[in-house]
Amino acid sequence: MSIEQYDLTKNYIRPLDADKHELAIETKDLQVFYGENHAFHDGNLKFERYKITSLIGASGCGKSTYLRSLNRMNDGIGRVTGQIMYRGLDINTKKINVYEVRKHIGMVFQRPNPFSKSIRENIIFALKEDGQKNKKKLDEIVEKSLRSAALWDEVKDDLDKSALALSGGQQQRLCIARAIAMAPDILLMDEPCSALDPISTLKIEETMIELKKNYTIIIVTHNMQQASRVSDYTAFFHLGHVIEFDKTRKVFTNPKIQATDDYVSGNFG
Ligand SMILES: Nc1ncnc2c1ncn2[C@@H]1O[C@H](COP(=O)(O)OP(=O)(O)OP(=O)(O)O)[C@@H](O)[C@H]1O
Repeated sequence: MSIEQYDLTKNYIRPLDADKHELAIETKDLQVFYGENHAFHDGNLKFERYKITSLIGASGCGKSTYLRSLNRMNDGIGRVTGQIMYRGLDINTKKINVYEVRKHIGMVFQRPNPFSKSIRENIIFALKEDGQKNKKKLDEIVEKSLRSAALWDEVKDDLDKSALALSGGQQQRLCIARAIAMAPDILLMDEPCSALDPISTLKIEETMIELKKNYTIIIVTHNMQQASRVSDYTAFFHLGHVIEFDKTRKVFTNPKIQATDDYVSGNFG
């Protein structure tokens, strides 16, 4: 089997022998500044392929800041220094095509944000902008993406209906499908269930567990049960630092740092 290596500076694809042990993404000395505010200090983190990693910690400790840096969503908002290594390239450099980065490292936001278009158009809009015109291919992508996001069975007869008519949980799964349609290999999720009821939340969690067969997922969550249910690894953020990063079971049952223990067991604040 081979995976494809994309040269994000140019947009052409060159094949690479698959190496399952290759990291999905790694940050080295990543720091983020918003003006004078040094919001994130020391991001030396490694994310394994096909795993789910939760970023947890109290409000304002830098989780979203870190997450958004990974696909350059902080460009123009904050100053990000250090390296973001993705498929052998440092993608935190000026020569990198940010649009290409975001195709490979997709994002799902806190609130479902479908476009005011049909379900089908939500999935194919960016692909068409990207030059994909083949209707058969687009139809295939619509079905495949919706199936991957566990939404196909619920919407297959309503693809031309407005996405805004879907429930919040369905809208969020549509946003996941929209991200998947671009064929990323990493999905960043910033509190994707915070606006959803418990049943929709469980559905998204089941979807994530299915998705990790093919994608690497990094999720910010305030929901400790969610982090322990879905993630393989957990990073604990504290005052702009990552002070513990380990297997989820270890972080939740036997953390090394007292502040982590206090946070995961609810003894803080
Ligand atoms: N767009 C921005 N402009 C200026 N400062 C920002 C911006 N976004 C975040 N910050 C600041 O960066 C710090 C980290 O915020 P961030 O949103 O990353 O934390 P968080 O851990 O994700 O919080 P929460 O859990 O509440 O979402 C805070 O001091 C915040 O005020």
